[in-house]
Amino acid sequence: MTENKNILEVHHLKKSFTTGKKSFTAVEDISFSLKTGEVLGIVGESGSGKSTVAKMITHLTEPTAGEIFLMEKDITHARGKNLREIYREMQMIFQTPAESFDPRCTLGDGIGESLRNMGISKKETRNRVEKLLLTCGLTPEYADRYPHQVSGGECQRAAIARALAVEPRVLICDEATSALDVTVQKQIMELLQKLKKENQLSFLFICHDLALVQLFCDRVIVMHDGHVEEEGTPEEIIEHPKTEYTEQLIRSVL
Ligand SMILES: Nc1ncnc2c1ncn2[C@@H]1O[C@H](COP(=O)(O)OP(=O)(O)OP(=O)(O)O)[C@@H](O)[C@H]1O
Repeated sequence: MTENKNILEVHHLKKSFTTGKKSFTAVEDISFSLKTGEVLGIVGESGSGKSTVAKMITHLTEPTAGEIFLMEKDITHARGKNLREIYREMQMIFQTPAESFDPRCTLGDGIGESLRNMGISKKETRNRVEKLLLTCGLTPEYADRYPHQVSGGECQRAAIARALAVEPRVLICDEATSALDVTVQKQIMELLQKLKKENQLSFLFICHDLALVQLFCDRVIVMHDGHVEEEGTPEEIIEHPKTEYTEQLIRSVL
């Protein structure tokens, strides 16, 4: 695949939620593309619809309208076997890493789950789990620990190892470092940067921290009330915001 090809595209995504008799549109009309090897940031104030976009792309919530293309294939309504194939190409890292693991299973079981499901032997799965742990800065003995026996930062490293197990092309990070303290946040960002370089991964990076966005992202989308307010490089967005909303957003966090 060439560098500049779009690996992920969303066209006119919309999501309305109905609670009781009321309907609320969280995402009005979002279109963007993610290129191979690119880090695309999504910023915006709380409630602007960032997580809802991530959940639609990863099929955790169904879009009300619009289309999602992964490697030029329309995956909007993928189900069953097709969905499992999509999860081999695209993985998600959440804000609270413990959510990625079953509290009754070891981290090793969680990291190796998709490998076992792919028919890989127990022994080979264990080997790969240990390698993934090392890649993510944890020793192999972490495979035998339960989620409650590790720190938040260690659990997030294990969650990254779990996401990497299937060798995905796209990682969707939804506030993946927000719950961690600054030092651990820095370590996780360094890990993500290393993985990006070594594995040609593409990232959708949802984050409210503009300093991290500036450091890590090639391009940024600013979301406001369910639509794209503006799009540009981190420098363009931070140094020369085009709209008053973006200007205020930057002023409020810098
Ligand atoms: N399942 C749901 N049912 C009803 N409303 C929802 C649901 N999920 C999200 N919303 C609403 O949709 C809007 C967008 O939520 P979303 O989580 O996408 O925002 P966000 O930009 O990710 O916010 P934050 O930065 O605080 O995580 C919010 O007003 C939220 O209350």
